[in-house]
Amino acid sequence: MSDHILRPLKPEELRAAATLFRATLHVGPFTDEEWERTEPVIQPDRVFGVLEGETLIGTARSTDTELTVPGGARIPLAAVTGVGVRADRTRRGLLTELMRAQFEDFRERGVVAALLLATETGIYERFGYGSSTLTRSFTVDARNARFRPEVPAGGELELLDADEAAERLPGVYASLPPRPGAIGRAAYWWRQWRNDARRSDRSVLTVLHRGSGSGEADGYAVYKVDRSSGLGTLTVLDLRAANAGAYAGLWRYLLGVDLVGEIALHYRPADEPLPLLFTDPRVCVAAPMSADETWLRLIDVEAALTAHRRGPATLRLEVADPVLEHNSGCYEIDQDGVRRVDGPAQLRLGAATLATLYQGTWLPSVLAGAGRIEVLDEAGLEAADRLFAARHAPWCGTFF
Ligand SMILES: CC(=O)SCCNC(=O)CCNC(=O)[C@H](O)C(C)(C)COP(=O)(O)OP(=O)(O)OC[C@H]1O[C@@H](n2cnc3c(N)ncnc32)[C@H](O)[C@@H]1OP(=O)(O)O
Repeated sequence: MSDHILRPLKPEELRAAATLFRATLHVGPFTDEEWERTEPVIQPDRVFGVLEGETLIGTARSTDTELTVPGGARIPLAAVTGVGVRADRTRRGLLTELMRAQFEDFRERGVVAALLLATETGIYERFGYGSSTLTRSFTVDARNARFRPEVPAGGELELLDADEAAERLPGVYASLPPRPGAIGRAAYWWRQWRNDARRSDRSVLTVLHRGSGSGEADGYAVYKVDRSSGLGTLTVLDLRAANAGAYAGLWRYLLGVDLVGEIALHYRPADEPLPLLFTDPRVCVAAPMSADETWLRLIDVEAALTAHRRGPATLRLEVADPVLEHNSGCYEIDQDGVRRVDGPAQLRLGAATLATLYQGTWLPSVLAGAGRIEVLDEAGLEAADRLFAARHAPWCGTFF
């Protein structure tokens, strides 16, 4: 390709990078007012650019955060976004260079994994990202939903506007019990949240739940209601609950909101327990599962496997990772830890497939059934199922 350089961008170049990214998504440039709001949501030292002379032709950025992995440990994570190459410079290897530069930077800084939401599913697997979590959408018939008698009553509720919510939700979110697939929401993310909530043409409301015993905030729902006439649709934008009381209390509130005929919720976990609250589970209609939510890249396979909950099983797993060669090799995994060994391997797989099974969305035996894992010893597949089976469907639920 023609002369170009790839380097971290300076603070004064961030607007050009964010503008280029928008253009690759067919969105026009920022007004000054929009940029004033957008600049604080970008972590300035995590933006790469490709320049031809003075002109930016490609970019990718990330935010430092954490990923909760099965077992509850949190690993250092780069949340990757803002990836774009100018339309007249695509398919010349610029994304490939940007991905490699990011990986090198992540590795140097001890980042264990990278995560992204893909615009198209065909882009990232070649770089070792694997589809890692799934989501589902639901619709609830608000007029006919009746709670089962054993569903908890819930605690106290408090309605917050966008500014109050932006102050209080970060603490509540951070205090929630660990859920595999969840990411930390950095200050940058909450600034974007406040921008979006304020800009929304419908008023975005937040209801906070407090446990009846402790009085501590233990859950919240963020929602908006669209109603032109008659009964409207309440859309749940975010809902998190630390326990069954908070979950039920929030749903009792949402189903009690006046002038609402239907409740819609999107990008929810595959094991959302909502239908289980109702005497007639058919009042809650689930849409088909999404093909993907997040894509995961294990930058340091040994550290990632070590952080993962390990059950009473022993497995020797051979990983092939041509993009990040330091990960290639055979790992012995058991309750005591993870070691590099010479073999013989029981299972063989690529880095993207390892990322796909890592959080537990798919069992190794299911991936093997699809030809994604080479089985050299059947006992290894049983051990892998025991090691990687998930208690909860992993779920991110955070748009970034
Ligand atoms: C996390 C996020 O930010 S998601 C947002 C991603 N950005 C967008 O969707 C914006 C619009 N698209 C773009 O800006 C660009 O087309 C990009 C960033 C997707 C790809 O950039 P390019 O510089 O063209 O990619 P590059 O030339 O390095 O391609 C590498 C390989 O990926 C393939 N590839 C690139 N884009 C796509 C795609 N959209 N679908 C399938 N394959 C693709 C190329 O064909 C190439 O394959 P090869 O190695 O077999 O030859």
